[in-house]
Amino acid sequence: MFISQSTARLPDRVFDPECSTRQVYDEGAKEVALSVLSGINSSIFAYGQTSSGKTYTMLGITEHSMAEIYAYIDQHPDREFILRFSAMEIYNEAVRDLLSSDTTPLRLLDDPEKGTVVEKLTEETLRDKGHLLELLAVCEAQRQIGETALNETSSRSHQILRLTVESSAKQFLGKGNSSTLQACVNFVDLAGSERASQTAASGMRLKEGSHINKSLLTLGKVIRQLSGGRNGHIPYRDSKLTRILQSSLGGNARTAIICTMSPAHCHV
Ligand SMILES: Nc1ncnc2c1ncn2[C@@H]1O[C@H](COP(=O)(O)OP(=O)(O)OP(=O)(O)O)[C@@H](O)[C@H]1O
Repeated sequence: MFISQSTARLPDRVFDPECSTRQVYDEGAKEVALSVLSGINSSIFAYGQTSSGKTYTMLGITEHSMAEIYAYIDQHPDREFILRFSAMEIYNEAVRDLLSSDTTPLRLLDDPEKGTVVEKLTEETLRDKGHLLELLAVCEAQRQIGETALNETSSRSHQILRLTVESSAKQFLGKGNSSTLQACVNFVDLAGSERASQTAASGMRLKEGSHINKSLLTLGKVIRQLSGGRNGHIPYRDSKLTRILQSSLGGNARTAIICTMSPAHCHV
């Protein structure tokens, strides 16, 4: 497993197959995930071939992050925290709400203050850790339904789990003070990377292949441009994935990319 942290400026790391997800989290994702508590947006991606462990790793990273966010909240009784959770899937450049049984594709709107907004996306205010686990189960069930209908969508779609954390100092609550911090962390399970290269290599014009390509290629371009510190046009608007994640990729946002690698001969 290989981790690249573009904006945190920590060294890249390679983890061998014996490493636990906890170790990957501690050394590669923790700082990025917990920056949400300081009001800094962040994204953690899992990228790699189908069955190389993206979903497994992201689930562990999400659970470790949530446990530490709740531990932080317990240690800071002087602040009031509100946690909101939403989940979406991007398949063939169509965005679907994973907390709703309605499969109608959602539209993206440009809000002058908030940037790109996913219209009508369900956002649940979390009561506690147990509530989050219930919502993760709902997402998984919604993904399974899509999978039955569309055959193997999990390896062909991008999943974004988004946690928004808002906090205010209790002593200033209701006094119009600007001590409120708000940011979100995105846990992103990308479509299988070989889907893009295989479809591109064989010159297939399948809608699905070209859409996965478009999102993954655009993400690659955006990250390369941002991490190279180059000025100029950043093509966020070229895919739904990068439009939705724009505010968590650019500016002072922090990013970690976890590349899961399969030892299978065909992937060498
Ligand atoms: N680090 C690990 N330790 C133990 N089992 C693992 C690990 N990583 C993955 N697995 C197991 O390997 C299988 C494939 O993993 P996973 O579903 O996470 O792959 P994926 O890359 O998300 O695949 P897809 O692209 O199809 O969604 C699963 O059964 C998972 O439980």
